[in-house]
Amino acid sequence: MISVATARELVTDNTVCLAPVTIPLKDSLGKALAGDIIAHADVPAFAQSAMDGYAFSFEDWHKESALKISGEMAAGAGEEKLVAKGEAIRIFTGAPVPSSVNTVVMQEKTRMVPDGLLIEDELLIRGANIRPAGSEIKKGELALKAGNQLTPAAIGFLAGIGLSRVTVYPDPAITVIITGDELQEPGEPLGYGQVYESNSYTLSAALANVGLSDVQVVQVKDNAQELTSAMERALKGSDLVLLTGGVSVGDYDFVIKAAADCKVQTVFHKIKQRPGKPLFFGKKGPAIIFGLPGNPSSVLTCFYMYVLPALELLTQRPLSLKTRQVPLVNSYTKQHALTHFLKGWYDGAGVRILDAQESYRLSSFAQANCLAELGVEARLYSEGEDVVIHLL
Ligand SMILES: Nc1nc2c(c(=O)[nH]1)N[C@H]1C(S)=C(S)[C@@H](COP(=O)(O)OP(=O)(O)OC[C@H]3O[C@@H](n4cnc5c(N)ncnc54)[C@H](O)[C@@H]3O)O[C@H]1N2
Ligand code: MOO
Repeated sequence: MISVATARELVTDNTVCLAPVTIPLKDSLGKALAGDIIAHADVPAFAQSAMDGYAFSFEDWHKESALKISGEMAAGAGEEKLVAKGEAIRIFTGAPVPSSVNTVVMQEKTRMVPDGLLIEDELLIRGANIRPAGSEIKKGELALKAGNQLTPAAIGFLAGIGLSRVTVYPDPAITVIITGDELQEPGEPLGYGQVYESNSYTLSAALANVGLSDVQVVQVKDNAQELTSAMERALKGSDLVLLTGGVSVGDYDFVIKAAADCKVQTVFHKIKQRPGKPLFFGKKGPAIIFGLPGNPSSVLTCFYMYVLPALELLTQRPLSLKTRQVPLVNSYTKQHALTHFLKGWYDGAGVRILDAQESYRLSSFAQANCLAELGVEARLYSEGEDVVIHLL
């Protein structure tokens, strides 16, 4: 069995980013840019009025004398107007500022008199209320760096500099294979020995939570042949395959055998941890595959601790849980020489280890806001002692 640290390293060393794709900008939310974006033109493309008001040449303005209004420029005006000496032009926000003027005054700071426009703005300076051409970004400048995640602001910014398509790391195609003869759909009556199938719900929700929806869920019986064909199909059509159950040593646990039959290269099987001790990780060609131990709490813990970091590498998005070192609010006796990931409640000061830590239960996970990581050593972890928590 390997340590948690080694397992983390092996996931990192064996996962590479997906091949970039060029997609419509409007479909790019949340994705990471696969290359630098360079502005191909000045933005704004012309000197632009920032206010509704009047444009004039600052040098021609004499405080006591009125300026004659000679025309108007609205946003979208397709033609430049010449403004003569001693004249002002009516102008609106977003309109191009003719090159014969250099200052805009807000209309609230002006007054109409019989011979024209009086400007009453003591603080007005040359160039006021004009957005110079290229003041957002100049042609040839770096707009966004490779790796930048496309937020609503980033998408708006790129549209504003004229882009309609971007090259990004795509969403991975994911197949979830649920194994187990005992599983029944929620909502249906339970027969003897049956349990409700919950792992596909947990995983679909955990994936949706990080914006991933290209997910196929397949359910197979505890049957070696059926599992092998499902795995083979999944490996062909997916970047990431997640299995739940069947990864331990029972007579009906076929994941390891199916992986071997599919010529999956085993990277590791079994980690010194609880929950999720029998976790399997392998790869075949560009696809990676996790065999998540079937217990519901093992599934979700392994998802957070190993699958999310793998997804981070595949997509180049910051998906891994954030960690923090905080003191324990209650003491905890750890009896096994395994790293423990314990459901906890972090109140901003310390972490309380919750009850119901068994891997078949999700009740405490459903209320937890973090997983506390307790080192491999079996001992009493005392109140006040610092531990690492992973924030959910
Ligand atoms: N002799 C040993 N037995 C077990 C060991 C061991 O080291 N030696 N390890 C135990 C540990 S730890 C774990 S974790 C489990 C992992 O077993 P599997 O991955 O083979 O999972 P299953 O046996 O198929 O299922 C375990 C448990 O989870 C329930 N389950 C499975 N799938 C679902 C689902 N989709 N939704 C809800 N519940 C599910 C299943 O009914 C079982 O109760 O092995 C231990 N055994
Ligand atoms: O390693 Mo298991 O997930 O504790 O029941």
